[in-house]
Order: sequence, then C-alpha cells, then structure tokens
Amino acid sequence: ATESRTNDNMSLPDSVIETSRPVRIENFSNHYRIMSADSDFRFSEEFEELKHVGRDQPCTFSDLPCNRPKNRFTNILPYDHSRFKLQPVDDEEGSDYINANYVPGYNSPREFLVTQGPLHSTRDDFWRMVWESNSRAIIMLTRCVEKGREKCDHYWPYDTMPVYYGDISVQILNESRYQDWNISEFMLCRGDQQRVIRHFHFTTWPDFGVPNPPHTLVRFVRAFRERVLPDQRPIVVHCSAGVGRSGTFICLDRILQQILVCDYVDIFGIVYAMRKERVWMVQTEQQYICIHQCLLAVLEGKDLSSPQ
Ligand SMILES: CNC(=O)[C@H](Cc1ccc(NS(=O)(=O)O)cc1)NC(=O)[C@H](Cc1ccc(O)cc1)NC(=O)OC(C)(C)C
Repeated sequence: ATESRTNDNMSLPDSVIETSRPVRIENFSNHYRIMSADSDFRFSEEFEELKHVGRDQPCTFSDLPCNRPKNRFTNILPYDHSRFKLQPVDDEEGSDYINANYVPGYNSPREFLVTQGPLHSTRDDFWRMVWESNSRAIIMLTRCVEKGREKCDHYWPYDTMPVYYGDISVQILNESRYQDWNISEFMLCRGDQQRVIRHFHFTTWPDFGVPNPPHTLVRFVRAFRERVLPDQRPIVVHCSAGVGRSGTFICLDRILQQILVCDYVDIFGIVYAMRKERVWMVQTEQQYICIHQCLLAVLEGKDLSSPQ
C-alpha cells in the first residue's frame, strides 16, 4: 500500500485515500501545522481535490421549466438521487420539488435536510418539507438581509400571532436571544395535528466567510446539541444557498461527536461524503480551514466558555 501523503496519517491503500484522509487526534496539532505552512499550501491542495466530487450526478428535476423559478441560485441545484420529495399535489407538475437534499451526519445517513434559504414564493413548500419530513429542528445560518441583499425570506411570523403558510399554521411560542444566535420554539399545526419544533438562528456568520472567532461556531453547535438529541427525525439546515455555511456547520457537528468515541478524525472524508449528496458543501477554503481551527480550539481546550 502506498503511504499516505503526510507522516501523521494512518497508512492507507490508494483506493481509500481518494475518499478519506483520517488523522489521529493525538497528531492533529502537528497535522494542522503541516497543512497551514507556506500560506495554507497543503490545505489549498487538499481542498482542490474535493472540487469535482459529486459533480457528475444529474439534477434533472431542478431544471424543469416549472421548477427553475424555485431555485434561489442558478448554480446551486439539488442532485436527483438525494433530493427531498414533497408529497405531490394532485397532478400538478413539479409539486414534489424543493431545492433540498438529504446529507449524512454522525448519527444517520439522512440526519440532515439541507436546503436553500426559502424564497418568498417557496416558503410554503419549505414548511411542507419541515412537516412531511417529520423534522423537529431548523438550523438557520444566515441573516435575511446581508449588505443590503436578500439572502433568505423571513419565513416565520414577526410576532406571536399564528401565521398560515399554505395549510400549515406557525406560531412563535418563545424566543431566547444571545450574542451570536437566537433560539425559538414554534408551534406547527396542520389539520388536527400539532408539533413543537425548535429554531436555532446563528446571526453573525458573514456569507462566504467564517465566524469570528471560529470557536463561536463550536459554542453554537454545542448549544444546539444540548437541546436536540439524536433520533431518527431529520434536522433542517439552511443558509442562503444551503452549501457553504450549512456544510461547515454539519461537518463540525459530526467531528465534535466523533472525537468522543474515536481516536481519529476525517474532515476530508466527511466533506467528500457530503458533496456526493449536495453540491459545494463547505464552499470555501477558509471554511474548510475554519473546521480544522475549531477542532484545534476544542482539543486545546480554548473553546470552553459559559454555556449559552
Ligand atoms: C459564489 N456565489 C455563488 O456561487 C452564488 C450561489 C451561492 C453559493 C454559496 C453561498 N453561500 S452559503 O451557501 O453559505 O449561503 C451563497 C450564494 N451564485 C450566484 O450568485 C449566481 C452566479 C454564479 C456565481 C458563481 C458561479 O460559479 C456560477 C454562477 N447568480 C445567480 O444565481 O443569480 C440569480 C440569483 C440572479 C439567479
């Protein structure tokens, strides 16, 4: 077997290196030092290897004329094989379509439902997806408007009066505001059924950027995980396009659980697996490096702070 690229990885046959690059936790600090040397030269090389992962898969339904207006961005389209299908409405063409894909997490291969920030015209479909997927939490990683540009519709009520989105009523039950995020509970009603779901809104993550300081994101992931224990129901995650910030959040959530039970982490492999399900998950090299910086902060005990 060919030795892997750096002497701090476990040696692996070539066939495995292409989809995973595990690093021993005891070596992680040294690994980070090697990868970040010479202006992040090896991080750049490694991130470049992920560029084409998944890109050969079809997105035929997103391209149907009836569905094109439902996509926020022309270049962020859901792969057919992992897309979420809404319950079709009568014979309405495209009524099963939403720009959303199942993405694996630490706890299950379809732990997350990753989607774009709803458009005003697709927010009823968004709530249908939340209901029909039996989701019990929404993670929102963008503000509705950033630098004067709409990034996401304000798809939930502005006050405690219930609002109908299609045939689903949404009412804010409570909201807790913190420095970098808000946590709310919504009551959803559809027919004679009621459900409470939680909404975790991170409010200080600039588009295409990284949280500052990075371990703010560690604390947000922890605040989320303290309140939502793993079960079979998916967690809806979105930002504006549903790829960069969403992928970064999911990858960090996964490694923070993995390091509790494993002696290695495989950030490359996690991003590889996500990109097979949704395009461009972890969109920028800085986001890819941020995941490593968050883990470094955790391993060095620098993320410890008062719980939110
Ligand atoms: C670099 N920017 C983009 O790729 C965004 C989509 C996008 C991706 C990721 C994020 N960040 S996030 O996932 O963290 O929300 C925001 C927006 N796309 C657009 O703005 C595309 C243009 C584009 C850019 C880059 C590219 O390779 C192909 C096409 N524009 C576009 O879709 O124009 C509309 C909105 C008028 C329909």
